[in-house]
Amino acid sequence: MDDRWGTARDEGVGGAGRGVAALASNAQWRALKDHFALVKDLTLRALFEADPDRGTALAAEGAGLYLDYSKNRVTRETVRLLCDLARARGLEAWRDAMFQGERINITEDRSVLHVALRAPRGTVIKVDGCDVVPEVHEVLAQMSAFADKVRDGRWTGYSGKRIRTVINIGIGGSYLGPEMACQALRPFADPAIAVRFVANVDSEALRAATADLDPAETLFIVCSKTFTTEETMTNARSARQWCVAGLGSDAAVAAHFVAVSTNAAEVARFGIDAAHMFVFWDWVGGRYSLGSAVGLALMIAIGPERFREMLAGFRDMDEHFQSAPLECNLPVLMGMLSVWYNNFHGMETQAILPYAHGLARLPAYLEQLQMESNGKHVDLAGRPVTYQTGPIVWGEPGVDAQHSFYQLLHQGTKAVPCDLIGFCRSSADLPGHQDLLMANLLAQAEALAFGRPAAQLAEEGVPAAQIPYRVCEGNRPTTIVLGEALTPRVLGALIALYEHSVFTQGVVWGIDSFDQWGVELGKVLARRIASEIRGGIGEGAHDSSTRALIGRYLARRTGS
Ligand SMILES: O=P(O)(O)OC[C@H]1O[C@H](O)[C@H](O)[C@@H](O)[C@@H]1O
Repeated sequence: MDDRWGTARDEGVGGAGRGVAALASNAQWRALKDHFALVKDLTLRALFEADPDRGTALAAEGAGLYLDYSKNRVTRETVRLLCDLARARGLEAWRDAMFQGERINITEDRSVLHVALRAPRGTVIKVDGCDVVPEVHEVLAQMSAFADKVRDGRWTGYSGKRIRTVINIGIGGSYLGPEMACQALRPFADPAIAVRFVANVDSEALRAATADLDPAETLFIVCSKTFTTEETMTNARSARQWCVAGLGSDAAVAAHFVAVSTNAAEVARFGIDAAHMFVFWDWVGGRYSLGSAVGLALMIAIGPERFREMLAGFRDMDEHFQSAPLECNLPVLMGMLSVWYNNFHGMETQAILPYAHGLARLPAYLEQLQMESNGKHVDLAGRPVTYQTGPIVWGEPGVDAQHSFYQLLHQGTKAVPCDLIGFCRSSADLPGHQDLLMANLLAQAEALAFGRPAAQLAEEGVPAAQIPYRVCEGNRPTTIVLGEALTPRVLGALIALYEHSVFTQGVVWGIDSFDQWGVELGKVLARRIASEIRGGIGEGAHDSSTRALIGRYLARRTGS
């Protein structure tokens, strides 16, 4: 570990072509700066006029997804230069190192192998000389057997009743992926089993999830990589009390609780039998863990076969990422467009706008994936970065969002690059709905790009006095991701698209996209304050604001 830090500081982080030389001194970076000065004022309207084919030329296809990036403020030359930068930063070498199981998570000294979760049997991926792929398939088989039992009623609760509701207790990466995917793939789910999620430690979350349930028919999955996350363990203990109180015996726990974790010792301490534990490994980051046992709730909902289809979709994109030339490589293009807006245009945020009800939670999922991965302030060598890293990611599903915040997208003073995600077919097409949904996606992209200039408004007979208020300047960049339908396979490909886009950006910025030290401080302080709330604040502890707030809370918390 110490060696790695030393190496990182002195000469860049291991391996040919994988240095972390300062970005500012990179020739390709400087070439992009010069290029930016030439193209920054070109509007999308002008770009389309100058290059009438760009609508199909600036597009790429892979793993069942079509990416139209023509409505971005780039020329063909920009794309070439961005790919040159990716190459110069060693993207291909870093990518290969990840797929080969090298310890590219430098600060935690770990391999980064979510890609092994979807590797076909027979692939060899070694960590410390040991092939991890057979173990991945063992756990998948264990999950499949268990999911089948729950689905067909062979797994019964303590009193012999079949399970009607599965509650996943977990937070962050142990929740956002399965929750998002369960909603996305609801049309494929068994309607006889409901899957719910409890993440927040606010008791209302657990109360609401269990209020209408019979413990005899409820199965809890306690899902936590570390099995020490305070919120999850607090919810798990309360769920256990609810179960034991409802079923009248501690012995009920065995039939109603299973665990997903990397920490067998803590799982045993909680009282869950090793036979009811589904493992994953420290080389799977929480936010990259949907394809691991963390996806158990999803597998119970949609069945093992569809879960494997989703993994196949992930794999489709992994293969595309590994083999397609950078200039037509979807995650690379997407990642480099982010770099372009973030670092050259100075656009600080990025919106995710899925035009699919099933993807309502995709923005939340991608907020963690992107911001926890790339919200970093030092590079791999520990030097403070002198450039922006991860953008602020946010969003909501379209069409809903059109009626809330799109006003700012169209006429606000901030330009926000938007990803619009849509599908050619819907799983539940009431007459006309899908056409209207897609018409909106296409119309928004057009409106954002080309706006409504004053001359057009005048031609349309809008009174002169009103024209300034009505003008939409356009020139707002959008990237469109189009899939055939929201199937398990397409969902897998879509998630992997973003995973590898995040990776691409992290490589360019020379940061560790796989640690999350920043989350620690808040956790430590929360633990301390929780113990002070129980036992009193020590003399001189905290700043005056925190002290006053704790005092006010203590005085009022009982409601008397
Ligand atoms: O799965 P767990 O160990 O309970 O961790 C749950 C979450 O905890 C932290 O907040 C981390 O920042 C997340 O990356 C992680 O996904």
